[in-house]
Amino acid sequence: MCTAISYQTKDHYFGRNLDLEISFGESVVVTPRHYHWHFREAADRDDSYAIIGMATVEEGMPLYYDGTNEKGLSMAGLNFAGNAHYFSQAEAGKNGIASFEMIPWVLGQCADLDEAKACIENLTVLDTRFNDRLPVSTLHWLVADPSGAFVVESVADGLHIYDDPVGALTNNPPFPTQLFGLNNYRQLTAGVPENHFAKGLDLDLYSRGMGAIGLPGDLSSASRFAKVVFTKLNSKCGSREEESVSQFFHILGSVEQQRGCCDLGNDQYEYTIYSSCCNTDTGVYYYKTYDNSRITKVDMHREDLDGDKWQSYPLLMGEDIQAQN
Ligand SMILES: C[C@H](CCC(=O)NCCS(=O)(=O)O)[C@H]1CC[C@H]2[C@@H]3CC[C@@H]4C[C@H](O)CC[C@]4(C)[C@H]3C[C@H](O)[C@]12C
Repeated sequence: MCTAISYQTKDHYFGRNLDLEISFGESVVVTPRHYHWHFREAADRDDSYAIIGMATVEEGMPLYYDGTNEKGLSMAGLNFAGNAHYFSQAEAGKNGIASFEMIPWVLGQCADLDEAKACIENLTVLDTRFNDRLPVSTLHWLVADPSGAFVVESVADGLHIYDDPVGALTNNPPFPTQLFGLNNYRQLTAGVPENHFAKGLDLDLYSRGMGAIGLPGDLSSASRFAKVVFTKLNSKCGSREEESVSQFFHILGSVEQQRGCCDLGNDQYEYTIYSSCCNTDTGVYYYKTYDNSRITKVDMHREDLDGDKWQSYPLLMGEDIQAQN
């Protein structure tokens, strides 16, 4: 499972938890403007917006899990098992885009949410495999910029784009059902809950934090959705960069998966492999890994964005503990 969010303080931030039992060898990859993007069915491009994000490089091509372009548009792919449906052929007049091409196709040519919406309305997601080794991932996508967010779901009856007023996405069920689920929690408050239990029964406020009793804490995707939305929308944060990045990771931390709590059998456990937070205004990509709680950053503008070769930074994985005496 995964969780992605979009968050605004002085700047705009976008990132996600990648929760899985194994890693696909991901690294932080900066792809400059003149990298030759080869698309299977759609036209290749040598002139695109530069992209920074987390990707696996396969046969020389970055396959992005999440990314942000130099204009501040961001996109993340999250698992959508059992619901995602891709097609063998593009609809008449539309571009056929494989699921692994979605992020570069959109981020490479769109500067903001409106352009991204128009671009995505004009494509069909194809079920093309990247190669014989990699499965077709069943994904849905969160797309965001400072003005808002939307969700893209390709299902059996075609492509759907849903405005996302809460700026968050997890996995199943489909997005409209996730959003509807929030109705169940309308009584929750970050403040002091009132006693409505029954007339004449005096119930005690014996602890702080009782306003959110009933907010789910389990790791299912519907529960993580409610938890992260509550956390994000009640979150208070100063405007400094360090505070914003720290707060962003704390919001993602509300739905992180500790190894052992989601048992997949055969000694496999789903856990939060990495958490990312990209300042989409400055193009700085911050990340933490499960075993390295120190925040590491990669700045896209420290690379030659007019080049044609991607640059990859292997994740720093070891715990880095500061000795104080
Ligand atoms: C698994 C991840 C979603 C995390 C998640 O939700 N995990 C819970 C599983 S579960 O829901 O609990 O069962 C997703 C998110 C992005 C994906 C990559 C996208 C590029 C590329 C596409 C190719 O076609 C296949 C290989 C490829 C490297 C993909 C591998 C994998 O699919 C990635 C990492």
